[in-house]
Amino acid sequence: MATILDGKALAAEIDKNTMLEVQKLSDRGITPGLVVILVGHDEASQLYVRNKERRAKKMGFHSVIRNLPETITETELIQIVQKYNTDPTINAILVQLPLPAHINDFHVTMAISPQKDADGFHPLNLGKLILNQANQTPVACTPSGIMEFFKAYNIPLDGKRAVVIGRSAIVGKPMAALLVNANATVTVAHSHTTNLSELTRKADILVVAVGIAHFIKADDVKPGAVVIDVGMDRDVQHKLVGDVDFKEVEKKAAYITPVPRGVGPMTITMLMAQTVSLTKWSSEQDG
Ligand SMILES: Nc1nc(=O)c2c([nH]1)NC[C@@H]1CN(c3ccc(C(=O)N[C@@H](CCC(=O)O)C(=O)O)cc3)C=[N+]21
Ligand SMILES: [Mg+2]
Repeated sequence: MATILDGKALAAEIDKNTMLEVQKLSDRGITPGLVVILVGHDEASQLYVRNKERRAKKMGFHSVIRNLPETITETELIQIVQKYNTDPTINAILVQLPLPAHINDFHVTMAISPQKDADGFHPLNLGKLILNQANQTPVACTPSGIMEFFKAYNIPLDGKRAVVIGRSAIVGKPMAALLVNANATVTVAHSHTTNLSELTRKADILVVAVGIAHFIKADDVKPGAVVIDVGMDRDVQHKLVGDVDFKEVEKKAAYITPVPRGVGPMTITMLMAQTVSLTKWSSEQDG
């Protein structure tokens, strides 16, 4: 039976440290400011945004939610982002992705000031990560939350074979960079990969971000592997499940993240921690 990587518990532990940092800033008269920009009315997105808002308020942040109509143009959205770039009460900007089809996600991501990039998706920040120069640089929250699991549970990465399934700018690419920077041997698999199970069966560390419920079965996993499930899928009963068949794979893996209460809570925790870091870094710049 695998050890379950408890995202909820680890998130609570890291949140405590973040709150201490918020207190230190508060003693200097500084309040971290986070704006979350949401375009349209996607139900799942609104739920995440509400969760983020609740956590931000609990942390003592200045928290702004900007709900924008589905019909907003790319130019208008970029103008709003630029307004927050120069707003001194805002330290971190998150634009909920994906955006509607008529808006180019990349154009909007590039409009966010790299110094206020809550997600670490700006090409300057992602580039620094790939070059292993990501000190005082925001990093994508889901992959950095996954790295916190490895740290907290003393899971070694050096010299290990890691397979990341998914090549998005949000999860797969930054995850691969973090693992390679930690001296793992990394393979990035995706929808065009042939003989996928042959690869996954050799993985000491398996990170799955495909968006298909129960895509990974026990047969696809090496005995004793570390299995990280980034999936947020709905099963036939509309219940939240992951990309990994948890019940089966739990019996074979050494470590596994559940869904819910695994990677999800860690993503929000890292967003909160990153907002505080961005606030600290900018206060150091200002002197
Ligand atoms: N710019 C941007 N940054 C993001 O970080 C981002 C985004 N866009 N778009 C959508 C995805 C999705 N995402 C989640 C974060 C937390 C949970 C989460 O807290 N999940 C809980 C509970 C979920 C539930 O019960 O519904 C759990 O897994 O236990 C889920 C999903 C962030 N995303
Ligand atoms: Mg789009």
